[in-house]
Amino acid sequence: MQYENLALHTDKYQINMMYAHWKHGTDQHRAVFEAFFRKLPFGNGYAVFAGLQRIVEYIRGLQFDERAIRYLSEQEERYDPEFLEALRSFRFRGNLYAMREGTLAFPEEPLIRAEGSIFETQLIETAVLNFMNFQTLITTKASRIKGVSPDDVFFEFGSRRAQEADAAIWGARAAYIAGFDATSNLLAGMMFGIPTKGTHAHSWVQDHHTEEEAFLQYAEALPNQVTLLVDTYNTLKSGVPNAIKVAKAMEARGRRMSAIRLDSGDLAYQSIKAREMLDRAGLDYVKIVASSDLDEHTILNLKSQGARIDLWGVGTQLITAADQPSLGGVYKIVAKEEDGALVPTIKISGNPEKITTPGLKEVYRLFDRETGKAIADYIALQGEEDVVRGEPLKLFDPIHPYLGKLAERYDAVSLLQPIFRAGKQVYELPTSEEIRAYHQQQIATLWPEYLRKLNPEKYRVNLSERAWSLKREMIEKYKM
Ligand SMILES: Nc1ncnc2c1ncn2[C@@H]1O[C@H](COP(=O)(O)OP(=O)(O)OP(=O)(O)O)[C@@H](O)[C@H]1O
Ligand SMILES: O=P(O)(O)OC[C@H]1O[C@H](OP(=O)(O)OP(=O)(O)O)[C@H](O)[C@@H]1O
Ligand SMILES: O=C(O)c1cccnc1
Repeated sequence: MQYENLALHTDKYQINMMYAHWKHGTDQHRAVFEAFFRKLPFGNGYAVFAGLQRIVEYIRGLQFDERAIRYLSEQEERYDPEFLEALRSFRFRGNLYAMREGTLAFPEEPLIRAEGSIFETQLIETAVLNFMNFQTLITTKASRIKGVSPDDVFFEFGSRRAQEADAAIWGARAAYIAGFDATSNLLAGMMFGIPTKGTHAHSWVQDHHTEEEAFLQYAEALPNQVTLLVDTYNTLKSGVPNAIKVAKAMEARGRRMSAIRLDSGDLAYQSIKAREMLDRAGLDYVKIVASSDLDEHTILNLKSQGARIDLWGVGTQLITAADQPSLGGVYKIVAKEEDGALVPTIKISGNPEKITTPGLKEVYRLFDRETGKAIADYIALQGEEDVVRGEPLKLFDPIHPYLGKLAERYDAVSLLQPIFRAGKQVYELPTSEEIRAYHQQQIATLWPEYLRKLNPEKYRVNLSERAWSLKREMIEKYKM
């Protein structure tokens, strides 16, 4: 069953709340929501915001078609037909602000802000979080993996093990924007302009009388891109010697073999031995690819063992974010309309981490003027001018006030970009290549202590004094 319209890609409770608002005539009241996450995934020092392209495409196409309307009319809620008529003419006419994809993001700061009628801002919650949570998670994982060895080449090989097709395709894009060099998924390659790479499977070797014959036939058919999988029978006794024979035969015809691929066993030992064998045969240009359930830990470990691997094929662990399957991003209302004006709103919780931060906020990244490195992220209420003017700022952590710091010679960059204004797209989506380059620049703005894989330093995200005062006053007001 092929059906592309995503209007019903929402939780039923959104439609129920929209309906109740419509019944009470409050559906056009204004509201502001922010999307953020509370905890960094994988123990990493930063996350990488992604998902915006899909969100933009979703919002642009957001329209209830006949089939969706008919389906809604059959629900046990028995929605009033006039409500369904209102849905028929529904279009997103609000404002949307978001970080650029590839931006480094930290807990508790808004990555997206949606402003508009409660009707439209409520509807988009599910899809926005769905796209943001998955893509940010995989992009973060990929950035973390690439960060282990930024000069090596990384291929994304995860499609076959991904949680279905969308995850494979958008996951391949996530890997690329985070710094991977290519994907094996051709559809992702075509859709997003990502370079594609492919070697061959064990089946190719098994499907021939001998390994040597398999290698020769492959090299003959695809002479420009020969990477031979050498572990089907015995890597060092048969796979590598056969690959060397074929490489020599190719040389005789003026061709060069690209690489061999190791896919099982002790990858450190085998890559060291294979490198020696290749070099001894005068094949120092033949590279070594490794795959086999790799992640940042195994890659780091292999490097520390002196593995001679140049290219890494990473699948399952990346595409499924195996060690943490969800980002846990949330979408919370921060302001609502009361008597014609927008007023801040708060959610109180017994768990202090779950108390929301009220009011419309901007996020600024403060960069040290001398070093160009990021000092902190500063969350201010909309309209606060001191940060925009570059005035000295008292950075303080309300939970640990003794960790105060004065920011003086900084440049403040506002991280939330206008994407839609009054329903009109005002942001031109960058190419995958541009996002990838931008992400590398972002990485260069963090000191190494935030980038390390194990126990990274916590990056400072602070509220302005006004944002903090508003929060404190509202907590007081609702205190039982
Ligand atoms: N030298 C090494 N140090 C640490 N981890 C390694 C080393 N060599 C391989 N590994 C990792 O160990 C795991 C080996 O997995 P496993 O034993 O299940 O399969 P395999 O050797 O690849 O064989 P097969 O795929 O045929 O089952 C993989 O995650 C691989 O990346
Ligand atoms: O291990 P991952 O990180 O998920 O990387 C992708 C894996 O997919 C392939 O194996 P598979 O056994 O599916 O096919 P094959 O017959 O080509 O080895 C490939 O050989 C890798 O081992
Ligand atoms: O091209 C490859 O080597 C490849 C592609 C997908 C999965 N595993 C390996």
